[in-house]
Amino acid sequence: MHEESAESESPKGTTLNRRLLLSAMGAGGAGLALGALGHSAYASQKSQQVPDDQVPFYGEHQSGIITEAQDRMHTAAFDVQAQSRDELIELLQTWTQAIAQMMQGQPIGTSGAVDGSYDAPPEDTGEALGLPASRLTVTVGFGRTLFEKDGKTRFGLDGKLPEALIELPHFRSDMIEEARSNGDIIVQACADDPQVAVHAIRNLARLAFGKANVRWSQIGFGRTSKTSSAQSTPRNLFGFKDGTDNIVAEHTDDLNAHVWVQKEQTDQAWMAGGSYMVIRRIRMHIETWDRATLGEQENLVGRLKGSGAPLSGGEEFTAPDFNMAGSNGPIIPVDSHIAVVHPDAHKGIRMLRRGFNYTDGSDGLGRLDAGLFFIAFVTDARTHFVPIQQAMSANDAMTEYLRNTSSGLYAIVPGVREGQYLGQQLFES
Ligand SMILES: C=CC1=C(C)c2cc3[nH]c(cc4nc(cc5[nH]c(cc1n2)c(C)c5CCC(=O)O)C(CCC(=O)O)=C4C)c(C)c3C=C
Ligand SMILES: [Fe+2]
Repeated sequence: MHEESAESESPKGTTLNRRLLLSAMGAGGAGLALGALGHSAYASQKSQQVPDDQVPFYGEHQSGIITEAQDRMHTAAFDVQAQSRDELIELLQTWTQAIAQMMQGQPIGTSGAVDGSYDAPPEDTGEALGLPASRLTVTVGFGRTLFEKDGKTRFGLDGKLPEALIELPHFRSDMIEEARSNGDIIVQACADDPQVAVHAIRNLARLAFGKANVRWSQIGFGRTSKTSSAQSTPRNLFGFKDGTDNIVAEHTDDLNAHVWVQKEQTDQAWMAGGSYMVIRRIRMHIETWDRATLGEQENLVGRLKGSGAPLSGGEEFTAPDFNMAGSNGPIIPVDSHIAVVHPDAHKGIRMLRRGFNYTDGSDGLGRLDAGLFFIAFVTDARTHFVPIQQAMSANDAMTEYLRNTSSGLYAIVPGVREGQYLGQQLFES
């Protein structure tokens, strides 16, 4: 809860005095390392039950991956201007502190938005005052360019670049805009309230002033996946259910096989417990799509538009039968989206999709700039994304209605324990 008073009610009913908590964090506020920032206050908070509107920050994995997909997203990629390793670490420590506060529904810093000096800019920008934590999650990862740029290693990270953190190749039909692709650091904020997600990115960008700049950012307004069996399947802007056959939080074996990087699987021990995040901003030519008949649309996807059931029959969660004959070849066309990307066509490879619908105004020709901000978390994009995207670009009839406009791959660092900062495993390995 963002409180306008200094008192906030803990879930167990004990009153946390925010002024005491903030003063325990020291005069340097959010800019200091966590070690100096009142661990005991956070330790006691963590041992309390987390309210329904909060997602725990600390853990083996970062939040925002298997967290039940929220409906609102603001993602930003940053390029680091800081020259020294210490400055970069300080930024990550500052961010860690601020993220932990915001995920608890607290304003950032020691004096928040309204409790500081009348003669200084407030530490927190204030637009989330009075709003609940709204299940905010903030997920942080590193792009390849954090490790090396223009042929030079950066921040003393020689030998730390994971083999799997490749530059994604060009795919047929890509029209990638470099200015909204890649970046040194990715920060994804998801929440139930758009203002809470935007507040998180804005305040992290502000804390980064002088050390890192926003390279690009994207707002998403509606989830296009489900990440728990309890969630309903949402719809994408083609009007189809999206996320039916996704990996969900309850699928522990699939998560270990396809999402979480395993110790024995990586050349970089610091990535164990992390994941790789693929981002593709995919513009959808919705005006053209809207002129396709229902039958054409269903043949392009391979599923019924209403129920989401495969064209081979059954209901939404019935497994598709790609061998069932139709009047003219298989009833699920071989060039339909699900026939091309299904795990059966890719040695059983799966991914955890966690994308969002977006609209960014119109393009001046009367067409909406709208689409899918595709996000997938995988153990290795070389095996879990590139071949599937290649197959899609080459064989998927739906791609005629799509244009890939941005692309990025990021190493999502493992989760942190209290007292640690995001990315510490990398800098201390
Ligand atoms: C390279 C990976 C994928 C991209 C890029 C992608 C883009 C994309 N997808 C849809 C719509 C749907 N996708 C669906 C399923 C689905 N998509 C992928 C992969 C990519 N999609 C996978 C692996 C799957 C699961 C396939 C399966 O196991 O059957 C569906 C069906 C419903 C579902 O299972 O989620 C739809 C609809 C769009 C519109 C799009 C680009 C804009
Ligand atoms: Fe898809």
